[in-house]
Order: sequence, then structure tokens, then C-alpha cells
Amino acid sequence: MATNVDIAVISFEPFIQGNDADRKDVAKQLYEAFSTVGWVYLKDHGIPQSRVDEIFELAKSFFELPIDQKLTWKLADPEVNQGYTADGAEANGGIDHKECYEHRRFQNRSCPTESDLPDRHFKTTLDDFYNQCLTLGLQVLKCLAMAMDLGDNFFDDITTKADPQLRLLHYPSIEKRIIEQEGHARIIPHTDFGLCTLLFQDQVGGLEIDPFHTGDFKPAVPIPGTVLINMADLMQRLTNGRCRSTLHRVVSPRTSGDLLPARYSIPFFIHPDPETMIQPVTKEEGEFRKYETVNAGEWRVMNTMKNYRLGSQDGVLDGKVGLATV
Ligand SMILES: O=C(O)CCC(=O)C(=O)O
Ligand SMILES: [Fe+2]
Repeated sequence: MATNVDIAVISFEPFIQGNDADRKDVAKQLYEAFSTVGWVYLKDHGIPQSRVDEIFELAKSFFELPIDQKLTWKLADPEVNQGYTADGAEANGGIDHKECYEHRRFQNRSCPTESDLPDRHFKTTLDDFYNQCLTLGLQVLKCLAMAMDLGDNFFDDITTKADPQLRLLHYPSIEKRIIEQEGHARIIPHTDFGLCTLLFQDQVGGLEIDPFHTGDFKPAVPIPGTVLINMADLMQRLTNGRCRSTLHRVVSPRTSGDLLPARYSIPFFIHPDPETMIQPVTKEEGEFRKYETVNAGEWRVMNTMKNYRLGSQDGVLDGKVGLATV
């Protein structure tokens, strides 16, 4: 049986509560993880588990709505990238078995109202959770900036107007033989393409990571009370390859029977202000820049569009190409 991928479990409390030496120590641990496997499990991160559980319940009630109703909030514009995407409508050169809902800070035109999900307060609850994720994400970026001597406010300065993406993900219960067909998965191998991602997962399992891109995917098992954080493509470019954006996928949990239970996860994808130019930061005399400078806004739209193409029949988004997702 495959062993689990070796991802450090790091307490964030000394960064939030501690003194300078404590903060530096957390920064060092984070950088060590981000520059090797590219992922950490963060614990004591300040978002209570009860709140995370509440958001999973909210996601469940949303996905239980009839498909026709969910389609009224259909994601229709990759530039905005907000709303509902049905099972089969998105993957990247393979076939994913998932449905999702994207929530943004500034643009939420395709969002359920109070009467759609009575008592859930969908928008206000998600807005609130979004802000908690944004605060945590920016603290993690501050910690990384400290480790890399970029100046403590480096990431604050490029995220003042940032509009990250909170995604509710549902992988419906499915027969194992379907997702184990060639080219199928719950989500096929990809890297994320923003700066970094916070990922909350339920207890079902199936997330796997290929840390050194050798094809050897290993489980990243759920650890209650933690949030996974991974580096994404823009961060790899910005740090001239020092921080690593690594391949991951969601497949059958290694211990599953013939019928996989439904799985839920909640990623939060952090992207910088759209006008930011991402130029690799070099640290050594004569260091060669491994990546071209890119505009963050164009990068995001270009990569989002790779996930979709405009369907010919009804003008909706469907289909996909490429490797990276969000
Ligand atoms: O569901 C998961 O655990 C991973 C989701 C993911 O990788 C993504 O949405 O980019
Ligand atoms: Fe991902």
C-alpha cells in the first residue's frame, strides 16, 4: 500500500501570538515545506473547526438543490469565473467527476438568495468565511515573505484589490470502476495557477500529490483541525522556482469499496491584484530568471479559459483543455 506523502504539520499559533523569534521559526518551517513538497498542513490557524463544519454543511445543502435550480447560477463568463459548474462541464484534458460553486469577493452575480436556501444565509455566511480565509492566507504570505526577505508587506501590497476565489466542491458518490477508467478521476492531475491555495477537505480521502513530478502520487490524508496550503504556479514563477507548485489529483481513497461515498472539499485560491506584474525575484548574484514576466490578471483569465470552452448549443461553458486548474 502506498505510504502517505510526507507533508509537515505546522502550528501557526506562534506566528499569530508569538514574538519575533517564534515568527521567524514558523517562517523557516513554512519555507522549508514550500520549497520541497510545496504543501503544508497548518494547524492552530485561527479558523475554528465548528466554522469549517458549518461551511461543509452549507455546501451540502447547496448541492442537494435540484439541478435546474443550480443551473440558474451557472458560471457563464471565465473572466468573472463565478457561479455553478455542473458535473462533466469542467476538467483539463481528462474527465472530472465533480460539481462546484465559485464565490468571489467583489463579483457574485450568480449566487443563491435568502429564499433559495432558507436559514442558511448563503451569501453572508460565505462572505464571512471568505474573509477569514483571506486573512489567514495573507498571514501565511506574510510569513513566507519574511522567510524570503521580500519585506513583510510584499504580498499585502499586491493584494489590496485581489479577488480570490472560494470554491465549494462536491464529488458525488460514484462507482469506483467509473473513475478508475483511463483519463477519469474525481479531479485529474493539475497544478493550481494562482499564488497559493488553502484547502479544507472532509474525512473521505482521495487527494493525492506527486511532490517531485515522478508520477508517484501519494495520499495527502485528511487531518482534522488542519488546512492544507499549497504553492501555486504564480508563486513558483515569482520565487524563480524556489517555492514549488506541485501536481495533485483526487481519486478513489486507497481503502474504498466498489461504491465511493460523496466527498466535499473547499479550496480558496489566492490571486494577486490583476495589474501586478509577476517577475521572478532573484536572490543570488548572476542568477538567471527561469520565467518570463507575466501580468497576473491576464494569467488568471488565460488559465481559467483553458478549463472551459464556450459550448455551441446553448452558449454555456463546458469542456476543457490544459493541465492547470484554478
Ligand atoms: O478536492 C480536493 O481536495 C482538491 C481540489 C483541487 O485540487 C482544486 O480544486 O484545484
Ligand atoms: Fe488543485
